[in-house]
Amino acid sequence: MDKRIINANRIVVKVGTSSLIHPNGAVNLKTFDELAYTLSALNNQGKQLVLVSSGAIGVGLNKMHLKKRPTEIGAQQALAAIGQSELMTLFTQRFDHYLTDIAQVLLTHDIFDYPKSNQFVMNTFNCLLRDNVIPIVNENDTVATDELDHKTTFGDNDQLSAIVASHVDADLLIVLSDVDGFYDQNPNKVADANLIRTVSHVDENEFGVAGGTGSRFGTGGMQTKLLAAKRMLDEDRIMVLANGADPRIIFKILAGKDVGTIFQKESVAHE
Ligand SMILES: Nc1ncnc2c1ncn2[C@@H]1O[C@H](COP(=O)(O)OP(=O)(O)O)[C@@H](O)[C@H]1O
Ligand SMILES: N[C@@H](CCC(=O)OP(=O)(O)O)C(=O)O
Repeated sequence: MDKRIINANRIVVKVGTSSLIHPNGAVNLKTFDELAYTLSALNNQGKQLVLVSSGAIGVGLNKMHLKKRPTEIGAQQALAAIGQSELMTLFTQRFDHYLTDIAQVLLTHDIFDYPKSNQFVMNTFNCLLRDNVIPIVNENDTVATDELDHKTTFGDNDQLSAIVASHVDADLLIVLSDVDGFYDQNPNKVADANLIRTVSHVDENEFGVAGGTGSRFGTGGMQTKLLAAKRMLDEDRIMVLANGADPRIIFKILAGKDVGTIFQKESVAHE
C-alpha cells in the first residue's frame, strides 16, 4: 500500500451521474447524504477536499419529468442549467446538515490554459480551501460547447477531475462510479469479468477493454476514466476508482483497505 494514500491531505473526489441518480431517473438521496457526511467528516479532520460532481443533466431530467436526454445540444444545455441549481440545492441541504460550507465552481476544460483565468481560478480554490470550504466543481455546461459530443453525450468530468487534481496539486484523486473498479472486460456485458486491483500504466491494452457508459445518464464510461488515470500516472499522482454506491467507501480507501482499483506507478517506492 502506498503511504501517500493514507497520508493524503488534499483530495479530489469525482462522483458520476450513475452514483447520484437511480436507474429510474430519481435522485439518489442516500448517495447525496453519505457523500456530504463523508466529505464533512474528512474536512473536520483537517483534510482539504474538492468535489467534482456530475449530475446536472440527470437532476434536470428528473426535475422536468423527462425520461431521456434530448439529442439537441441547446436542450441538453438548458437541462444542465436547470439541473445545476437543483444539484447545488441538494448538496447545500445535505452539507448544511453536517455544518459544512460549500461553494459552486463551474469550469471549462481549457480554463487553466489561459494564464489570467488560471490565476483567478487558482486564487478561488486557494481561498476556499484555506477557509475550509469545499468547492463543488462541474463543467460549465452552458458555455462548454467545444466539449460536447454532438451525438448523445455531454462534457467529461472524469478528465476535468484529473485536470483539477493536477492544478490544485492533489495528493489523491478518487473517482466514484457504479462499478467496483476497472475490470479486464466490461462487467455490465461480461458476467465473469475480473476486477483489476492495481494498474501501473495505461496504454492500448487497457483502453482496449474499456467500454462506454453503463447507464442511461453517464457519459464517458471507462474510456474517460482511463484518460484521467493516464494523466495522473504521467504526473506520478494516484487515482483510485471505486464504487460510489456508498461514498463512505472513501474512509476505507484512506485507511488503506483493498477496495477499488488503484492507479499508481509501480517503479517508485514511496514511504
Ligand atoms: N473495463 C471496464 N471496467 C469497468 N467498467 C467498465 C469497463 N468498460 C466499460 N465500463 C462501463 O463504465 C461504466 C461507468 O462509467 P459511466 O457510466 O460513465 O459512469 P459515471 O456516471 O460514474 O461516470 C460502468 O457502468 C461500465 O458499464
Ligand atoms: N456536466 C455534466 C456531466 C458530464 C459527465 O462527465 O458525466 P458523468 O459521466 O456522469 O461523470 C452534468 O453535470 O450532467
